[in-house]
Amino acid sequence: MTVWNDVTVLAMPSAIHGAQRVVVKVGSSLVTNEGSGADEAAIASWVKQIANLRAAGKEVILVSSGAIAEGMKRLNWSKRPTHIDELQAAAAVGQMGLAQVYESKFAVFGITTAQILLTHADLADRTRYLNARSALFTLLRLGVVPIINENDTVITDEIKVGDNDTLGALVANLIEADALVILTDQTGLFTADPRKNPQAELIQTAPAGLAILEEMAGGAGSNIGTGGMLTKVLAAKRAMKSGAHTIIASGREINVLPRLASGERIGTELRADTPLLTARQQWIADHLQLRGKIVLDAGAVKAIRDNGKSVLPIGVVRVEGQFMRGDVIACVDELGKEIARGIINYNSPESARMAKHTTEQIEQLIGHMDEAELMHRNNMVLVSP
Ligand SMILES: Nc1ncnc2c1ncn2[C@@H]1O[C@H](COP(=O)(O)OP(=O)(O)O)[C@@H](O)[C@H]1O
Ligand SMILES: N[C@@H](CCC(=O)OP(=O)(O)O)C(=O)O
Repeated sequence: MTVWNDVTVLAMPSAIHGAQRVVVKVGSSLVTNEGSGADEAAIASWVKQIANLRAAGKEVILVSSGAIAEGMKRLNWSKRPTHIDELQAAAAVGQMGLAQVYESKFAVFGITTAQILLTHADLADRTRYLNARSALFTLLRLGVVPIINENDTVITDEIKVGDNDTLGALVANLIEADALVILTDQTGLFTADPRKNPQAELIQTAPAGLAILEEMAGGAGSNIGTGGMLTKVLAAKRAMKSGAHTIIASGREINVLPRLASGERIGTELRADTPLLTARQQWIADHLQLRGKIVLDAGAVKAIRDNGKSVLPIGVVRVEGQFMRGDVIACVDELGKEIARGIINYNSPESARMAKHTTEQIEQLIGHMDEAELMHRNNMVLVSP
C-alpha cells in the first residue's frame, strides 16, 4: 500500500479541469528538441493547445526554458560552456530566437505575447515583486500571454533562481495561479529515474510536499535540462503554498493541455492540500536567498514553533550575516536548522547587541526602541520540517 495513487483522488477530474489561472512550464530539452534548436513544430503544438485553453476561458502564463540551448545552437557550440559569461551570451542570443518563434506561432491565433525576463532579485524586493505582479495581472486582463524566462544574461549566483521549475512555482505564487503544469521529456514522476531504472513506476497522484517524493526524484537525465525531477517536486511543494496544484506530464503527449483541462488524468498530479499562506507570508516564503540568520535557544524555538509567538531578543543566542531593518532573514536553532523566516525589525549590529537581553533593555542597549519584538509573528512563516 503506497501513500500516493489515492483511488478516491484518481476518480476525480484532473486539477486543471477546474483551474482558472494556469502556469505552463516547458523545459529546455523539449523546446529545443534535445538541443538541436527551437522545435518549431512542438512549439506550434503547445501554442495551439494554449489557445484552446484560452478559448475555454482560462488565463495562461507560459514559463519557457531553452534560451541557452537555442543560443548554443545559433553560435555553433556543441558543448555547453562552463564560463558564466559564455552562458550569459548564449542566453542572450537564444532568447531572441525563442521570442521570435513564440510570437509568430501565437500570432496565428491572433494572440499577443509579452516577454518577461525575471531574476530572483525582482521577486525578493517587495516593490519590484508588487510591480511584476501588477504588470502580469494587467497583461492577463488585456488578453496577452506572458512568456517568462529567467534573465540569464544578467544573473550571478546571488540573484539566481537557477532553474525554471522553481521560477514557474514562484510565478504561480506571484499571481496566485490555481495550477502549475510542468511539461517535460518524461511521462511524469516515477518512483526512480526511468532512464536508469526500467522497473520504476509512474506516480499518478500524491500530496505535494510528501517527503518521500524528494527521495525518488533524481537530477537531469540529459545534459540539456537543468534541475531534473527534484526541482519539479520542490516546485510543487512551493506552488502548494499559494494553493496551486502541480501536474508533471510529457510535453510530447498529444494535446496534453486540452485533455488535462477536460478532466483527463495524464502524468503525475501533486496536490496542494495544505492551508494557504497570506500574500505577505507567501512573499516571505518565496525568498531563496536570505540576508542573514538569528540563532535561537531551545525555549525560543519552542515558543515560535509550538506556541505561535514572535521572536524576542531574550531568546537570541547569536546573529550571523549583515542585514538591514526590513530584510528577510532566517531563524535557526542551535544546530543550524531553519525554523522560520521573516522580516527583521532591527539591523544586524543592533540585533547582535540586544541578543540575550530583555525587551525592556532594548532602548538602553541601542539608543531607541521601534518595536518590542525582533521579528513579529505576522511577518514570519514557519519552515516545514
Ligand atoms: N523519479 C524520476 N522520474 C522521472 N524522471 C526522473 C526522475 N529522476 C530523475 N529524472 C530525470 O529528470 C529528467 C527531466 O528533467 P530535466 O532534464 O531537467 O527536464 P526539463 O528540461 O524538462 O526541466 C528526466 O529526463 C529523467 O531522466
Ligand atoms: N533559463 C534557462 C533554463 C533553465 C532551466 O531550468 O532549464 P530546464 O531545466 O530545462 O527547464 C534557459 O532558458 O536556458
